[in-house]
Amino acid sequence: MIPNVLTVAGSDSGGGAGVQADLKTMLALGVHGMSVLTAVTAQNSLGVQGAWELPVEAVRAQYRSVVDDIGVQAVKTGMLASAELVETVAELLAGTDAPAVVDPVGVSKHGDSLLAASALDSVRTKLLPVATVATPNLDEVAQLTGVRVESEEQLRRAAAAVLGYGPRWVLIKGGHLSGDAVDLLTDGSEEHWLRAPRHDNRHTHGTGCTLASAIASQLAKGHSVPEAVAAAKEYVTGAIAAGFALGGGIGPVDHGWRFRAGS
Ligand SMILES: Nc1ncnc2c1ncn2[C@@H]1O[C@H](COP(=O)(O)OP(=O)(O)OP(=O)(O)O)[C@@H](O)[C@H]1O
Ligand SMILES: Cc1ncc(CO)c(N)n1
Repeated sequence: MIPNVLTVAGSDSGGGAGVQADLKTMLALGVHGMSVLTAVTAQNSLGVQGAWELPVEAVRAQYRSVVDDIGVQAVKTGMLASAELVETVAELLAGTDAPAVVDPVGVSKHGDSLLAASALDSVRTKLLPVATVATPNLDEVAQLTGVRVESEEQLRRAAAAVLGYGPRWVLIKGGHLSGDAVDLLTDGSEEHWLRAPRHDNRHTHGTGCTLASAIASQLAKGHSVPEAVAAAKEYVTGAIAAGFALGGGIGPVDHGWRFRAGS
């Protein structure tokens, strides 16, 4: 049986991030990808030119259509845009018996906001508590907890602050530091450091969405959280190494790098 994985996220018209990145990652990792669209963005390699949220009823209806008939073995969330949508999705996740990977998307790589400032409190108090794994980057950690990370040693303090909101596990992504790309996965008792060489490639659009979807795909296949995150890190590292130019700005990671490498 092919496991079913659901992404609840926004559309990136450029195809490098958002729902498009999620579905490509799911195909590459051998699961059946499904989507609940929360917002539509007009977006390309240069930035986000426009964003439109979907009505709460449209999000709720898509979710029910997928979960009630088809069923899901894991869910991943990305851009949720508003407090109302964050709270709706948190409530839907709480009623679903499947692991949830929450990527608390705040701003795009170009600095365009994908989440209203008024939604931060709902992310802290409603969404993080229902996450099996939360995957904030360092800007999102600062926004959500006030903790600023400038070195690897400070990742522990960031992880503790995020765990304080109730996710079972947190993966703090240190991708924005210099040196190796180091992430810290912890549930408060176990610690797993994930280290990969930094690829000097500016075409990194979609890294966060890709990593979170890869984790959800591996969880759906029955792996433990540490195993799922380790496999997902390997997949995203390869995708970053193979990131390619597209348009006039930051190109996407290559979701198909393993097919192209023939492995
Ligand atoms: N240049 C790089 N080389 C190798 N790994 C990287 C590089 N940049 C980021 N990573 C890794 O990619 C993963 C995603 O981290 P990142 O911090 O880029 O997420 P993000 O900021 O949420 O992404 P996005 O901009 O798509 O929202 C992490 O495992 C991080 O360590
Ligand atoms: C729709 C969408 N979701 C997430 C990201 C992550 O940066 C993005 N750029 N666009």
